[in-house]
Amino acid sequence: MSSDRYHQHFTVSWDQLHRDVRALCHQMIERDFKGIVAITRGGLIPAALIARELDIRLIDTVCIKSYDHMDQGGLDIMKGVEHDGDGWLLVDDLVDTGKTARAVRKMLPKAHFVTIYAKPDGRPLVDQYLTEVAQQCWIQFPWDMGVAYVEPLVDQLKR
Ligand SMILES: O=P(O)(O)OC[C@H]1O[C@H](OP(=O)(O)OP(=O)(O)O)[C@H](O)[C@@H]1O
Ligand SMILES: O=c1[nH]c(=O)c2nc[nH]c2[nH]1
Ligand SMILES: [Mg+2]
Repeated sequence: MSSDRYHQHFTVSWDQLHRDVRALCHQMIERDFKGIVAITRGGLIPAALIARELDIRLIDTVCIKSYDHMDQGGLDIMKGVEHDGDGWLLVDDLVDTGKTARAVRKMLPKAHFVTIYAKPDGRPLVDQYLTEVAQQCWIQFPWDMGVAYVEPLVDQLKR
C-alpha cells in the first residue's frame, strides 16, 4: 500500500508524547502486569516510559516490520515470544490499518494491548489507547524529526 492515502500530518513533539504516555499510564495505574512486551521499534520508547511510570522491570520484545517510511509492505516477523501474553502488557506506538496488531494479537492473544495513538481501522484491535487520529493522517513522531532552521517569513516571501 502506498503513501497516497496520507493527506495530513499530525506532528508529535517529545513533550507531547511524554504527556500522552503519562496520561495513558494514569488509566492503567490500578493494574498489575507481569511485564511489558514492546513491539519494535515504535513501541520501544512508549514501553520504556510506561515501565518507569508503572515500575515494571521485565521487558521483552516482538520484533516486526511492516512499513518502509510511508509505504506498507509484507509483515516481517523477526522475533516472537514463548507465551500467550497472559498478565502481560503489550505496547506499540500506534495502530493504523491494524495489520501489525492483528499479527501480534495472534501471537499474544491474552495480553492487554495498548497504543498511544489509534486510527479508526485499527482501533478495534487494541484494548486501550489514548488519542484517536484520522485514518488519512500520518503521525510524525519526534524520533523521525530534528530541529531545523526556519527562514524568516519576509525572506520566504521575497523568493
Ligand atoms: O496498523 P499498521 O498499519 O500495521 O501500522 C502500525 C505499525 O506501523 C509502524 O511500525 P513499522 O512497521 O513502520 O516499524 P517501526 O515500528 O520499526 O517504525 C507502527 O510502529 C506500528 O507498529
Ligand atoms: O510514524 C508513523 N506514523 C504513522 O502514521 C504510521 N502508520 C503506520 N506506520 C506509521 N508510522
Ligand atoms: Mg512499529
